[in-house]
Amino acid sequence: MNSILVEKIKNPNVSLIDLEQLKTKTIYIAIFGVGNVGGRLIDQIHASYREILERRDLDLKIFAIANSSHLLLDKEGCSENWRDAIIAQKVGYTLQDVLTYAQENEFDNLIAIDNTADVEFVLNYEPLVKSGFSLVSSNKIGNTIGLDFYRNLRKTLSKHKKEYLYETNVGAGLPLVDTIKLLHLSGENITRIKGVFSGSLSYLFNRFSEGNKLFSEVLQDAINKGYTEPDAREDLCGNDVGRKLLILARELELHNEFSDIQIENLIPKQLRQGTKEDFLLQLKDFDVPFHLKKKNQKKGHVLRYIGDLRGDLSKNDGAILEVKLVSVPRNSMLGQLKGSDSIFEIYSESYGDNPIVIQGAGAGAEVTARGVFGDVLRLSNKLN
Ligand SMILES: NC(=O)C1=CN([C@@H]2O[C@H](COP(=O)(O)OP(=O)(O)OC[C@H]3O[C@@H](n4cnc5c(N)ncnc54)[C@H](OP(=O)(O)O)[C@@H]3O)[C@@H](O)[C@H]2O)C=CC1
Ligand SMILES: N[C@@H](CC=O)C(=O)O
Repeated sequence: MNSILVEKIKNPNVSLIDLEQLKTKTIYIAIFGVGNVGGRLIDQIHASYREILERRDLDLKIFAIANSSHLLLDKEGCSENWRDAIIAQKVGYTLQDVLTYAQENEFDNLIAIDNTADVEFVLNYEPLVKSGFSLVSSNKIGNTIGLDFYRNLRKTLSKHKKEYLYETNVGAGLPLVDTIKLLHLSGENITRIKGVFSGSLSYLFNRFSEGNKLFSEVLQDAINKGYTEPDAREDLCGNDVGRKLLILARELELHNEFSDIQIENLIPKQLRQGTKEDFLLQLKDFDVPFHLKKKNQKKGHVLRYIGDLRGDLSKNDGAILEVKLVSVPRNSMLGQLKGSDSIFEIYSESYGDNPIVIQGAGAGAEVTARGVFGDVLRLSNKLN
């Protein structure tokens, strides 16, 4: 119960109630990962803080900010100076430090946000939920490791009456996951989802197909713009698009594992091993093979890297998941894509041959952070 109310019940004659404060709901947020997306998210929350407080009576307090080595805690909410403040913290922390801090300060309305790309970090989801946190994630790993993890997490969420939102897992800030979820829940039979799922590879092939720039130059540009995964090989080997396909398949309650996806890996064999740093020094190895792929197309065609979920989607194990490079007419829907736009064509029984099309920026820190922020607000509205 609100502490002011408790005080009022104990001392009914004392006028303690601040009506403004009673109206306000405080949300306690812990943000893990402060790179491109996480950093922008914190800035966006700070920029909108006052307006959200005044117009929606929500007090968004970021009480914890963490990267892989430093943790910043502040029960009043970390300030706009957080970038300097976090590096001034001692190196090394554990998740328990965050859980203990939240517990000792009796925070409720807790949200933990995973803006890492870390495989290990998702192991924190269960302990977070058991300690009262709802989850928001731009990290796709939690939804794309084994089905056992996927199902157990949902059981734990349901047992503890917590939620997990991850709209940015597919299509960055585009309203894709929620649309698919609602169509499916309402009984609409989705028969195929196809398109350019990767914002970074969209940017890469849109620019490479049109201009005279070398593949390696455009790739470096996409990396510099923050469109790629922290390790760009995750995009180029097809894993990132594969994960997005799998996330959508699982929204349709299909029982697929990552190993079911047929993926065309775009990375030349000699660049597949070694460190990320080695890889970044050898981007020129992409130039000849991709020059040939571009040159050997039919006239008026362009390259696009697509994801395709099709088959008998009414059966748990009936789906075909495919990720591949294709050459399409420049004047087709896929061929006309610009910038870092993704495009998703959603085919279903009611919509027949005219799919629902969702298109827009599919990568970038600004739009992704905005999508994560949207999930935070959605959750905040549901919390007490
Ligand atoms: N960029 C985009 O357009 C989109 C990105 N996403 C997803 O957003 C996520 C973040 O991407 P992006 O911001 O570009 O990545 P960055 O590499 O810029 O940032 C990653 C952050 O995660 C931190 N981190 C890594 N491991 C841990 C850990 N175990 N605990 C706490 N923090 C950790 C890193 O800290 P440190 O610096 O100490 O290593 C860094 O602050 C990814 O999962 C990506 O797939 C989703 C949609 C679009
Ligand atoms: N690397 C991803 C970023 C968002 O998920 C992409 O290129 O789409």
